[in-house]
Amino acid sequence: MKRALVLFNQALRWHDNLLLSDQADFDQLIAVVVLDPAEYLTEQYGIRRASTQRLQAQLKLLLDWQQQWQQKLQVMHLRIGDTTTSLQQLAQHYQAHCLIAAEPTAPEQYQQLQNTGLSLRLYDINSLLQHQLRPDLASLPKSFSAFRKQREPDLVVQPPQQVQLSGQFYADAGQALDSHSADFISRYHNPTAALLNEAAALERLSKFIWQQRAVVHYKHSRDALDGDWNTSLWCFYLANGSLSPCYAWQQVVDFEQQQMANESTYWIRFELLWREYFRWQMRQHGSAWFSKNAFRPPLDFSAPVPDKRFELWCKGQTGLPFVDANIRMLLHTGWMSNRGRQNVASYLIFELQQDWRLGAAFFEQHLLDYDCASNWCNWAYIAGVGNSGARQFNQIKQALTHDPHGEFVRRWLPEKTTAGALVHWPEAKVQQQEFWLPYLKQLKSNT
Ligand SMILES: Cc1cc2nc3c(=O)[nH]c(=O)nc-3n(C[C@H](O)[C@H](O)[C@H](O)COP(=O)(O)OP(=O)(O)OC[C@H]3O[C@@H](n4cnc5c(N)ncnc54)[C@H](O)[C@@H]3O)c2cc1C
Repeated sequence: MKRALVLFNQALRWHDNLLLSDQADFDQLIAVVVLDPAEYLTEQYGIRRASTQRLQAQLKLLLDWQQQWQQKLQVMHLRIGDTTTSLQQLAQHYQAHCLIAAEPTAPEQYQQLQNTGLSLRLYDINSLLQHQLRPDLASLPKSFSAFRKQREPDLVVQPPQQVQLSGQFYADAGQALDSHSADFISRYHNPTAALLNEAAALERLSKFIWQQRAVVHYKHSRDALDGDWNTSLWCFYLANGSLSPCYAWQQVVDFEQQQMANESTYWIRFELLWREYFRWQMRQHGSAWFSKNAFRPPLDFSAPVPDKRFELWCKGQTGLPFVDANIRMLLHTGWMSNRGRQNVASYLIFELQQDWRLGAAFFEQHLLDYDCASNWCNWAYIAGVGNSGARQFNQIKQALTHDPHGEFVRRWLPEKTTAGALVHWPEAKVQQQEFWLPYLKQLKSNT
């Protein structure tokens, strides 16, 4: 009997998922998902890798996925433990020699699969550029613009695959949950945690494109700091693999063909290309991204040393209201807008003079849409340590542009009661930057 394990991590969906398909060279397939506590409960640079909120959301998602399999009278093994060991144990139990999985971008996850010693069959189901569109890593353009210009002219994204659940899936039901996993679940399962599953993903996608037609104004609303329909919020589902990027892309193209195409419908695909660019950048340079200057030699993996200013930034207590409000929103909701992320990152790196990797680790902890490539490469991009020059933002100018009446700041910092834009005025403890001065003047004259 020839058996293979099929790992569904970051492949928690029934649409466009090649992992569900028949594998001609195997008799039986064993479905499994693993939650590795080391990816959540350990620390990097003294910062826990995941907040309880993120851990609980992931656990809830995996339990929901397991339940969906049960409803189809199928067994999905859920293992809580070291990824490599859990897969090795299961492979030994079923005498399986092959592991089928979604191709990861995070070097750590790739290593975990390799360390199993099983023969790997990886499907890149979470990239737009799959199969024949797969770029050659050695000749990958350095900048996003060059990458986009090279890819866009012939970019016909692979249409989503209609895959039937293979009849080869099998498992001995008694093996579905071990006692260690059961203990962990009873400790961390929170029924009120966010459920970021495929049903929620497809509903959000459909509403954003078809019902609300928010895709039509996306280019003009995407810089908003919050709001229900200003951005897609597909990030959660793309990050955990409950939404296929090819499917999302295709839905936008369908809308363009059936209803209307404008700069906004183009722009959301443009942003999906940013995600794509970072995925391939991460694969090209691997763990070198975690060095102080990213992959620029000499590599330096020594841990960054934070000071008090980092601690205050993490709590949303820097004294700069625009930064603090964005951080408080992240702590509360597990999400921050792209504009907010750019500003708080720039402030931490350039004004507070902290190592960019501390900020990346803090975002990893809190973002419910945490994605290794999108997070670490965006941080490096702002710090100017990857392929790019530094990108410093003027927080007061940005506050005036994106929160002109101070409503966002007052929403997240209820202790700030100053009316209008003057709420953006930095507290006395904040060192005022030369390049803020014209905008501070503007703040005063607005009142
Ligand atoms: C410092 C920093 C850290 C970030 N960390 C993450 C992260 O961990 N996970 C993550 O998914 N995104 C990350 N981003 C990118 C971006 O901020 C989020 O994808 C976006 O805010 C998510 O909201 P949305 O889905 O409504 O985005 P939308 O504006 O609706 O965009 C649609 C999709 O395009 C992709 N996208 C948009 N902007 C970017 C970008 N700059 N880089 C890569 N992909 C993009 C995302 O998949 C997003 O879901 C980060 C950006 C910065 C500046």
